[in-house]
Amino acid sequence: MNHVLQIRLLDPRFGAEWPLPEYATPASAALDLRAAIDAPLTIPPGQAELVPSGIAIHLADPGLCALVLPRSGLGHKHGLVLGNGTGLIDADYQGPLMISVWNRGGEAFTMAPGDRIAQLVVVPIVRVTPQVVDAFEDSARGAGGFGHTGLR
Ligand SMILES: O=c1ccn([C@H]2C[C@H](O)[C@@H](COP(=O)(O)OP(=O)(O)OP(=O)(O)O)O2)c(=O)[nH]1
Ligand SMILES: [Mg+2]
Repeated sequence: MNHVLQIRLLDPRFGAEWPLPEYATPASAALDLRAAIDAPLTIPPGQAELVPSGIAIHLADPGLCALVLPRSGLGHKHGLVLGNGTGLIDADYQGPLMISVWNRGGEAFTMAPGDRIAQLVVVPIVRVTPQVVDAFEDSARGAGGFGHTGLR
């Protein structure tokens, strides 16, 4: 599936010093997000910083949202994940796309301007109409959860 995504470049370095937001490979699921910062930024262990991505997006279609996810290498090797777990970008959001960068690792991490620090994946959404009921029709699982099917 391919959609057009409207992007505003809020940082003039896009298209000059940095490539326009793009997929790293032809079948990549996510666009890499860059740190649109003016100087190197060091995040001490345990700290989080709100880092501008330098872009704004407007998905417009209520059947879509975008998720900000960690990059695997940074998350696994350097403990650089997201302070909000996963960033959710609503289809009607038009403001600057921000990245909450959390250093959950044991050492300070320094990012340079333009570094690719997170990734953005656009996913389909099912919006629901809540309907209050007194009871549910029986299901195979019922209320069982949190490991009730066992380990093996
Ligand atoms: O990592 C993120 C997460 C969110 N947002 C923007 C887009 C999103 O549409 C908006 C609101 O996000 P969310 O609904 O998750 O936050 P909230 O705390 O509920 O804020 P609000 O009251 O504005 O909905 O903030 C970002 O730029 N980066
Ligand atoms: Mg909200």
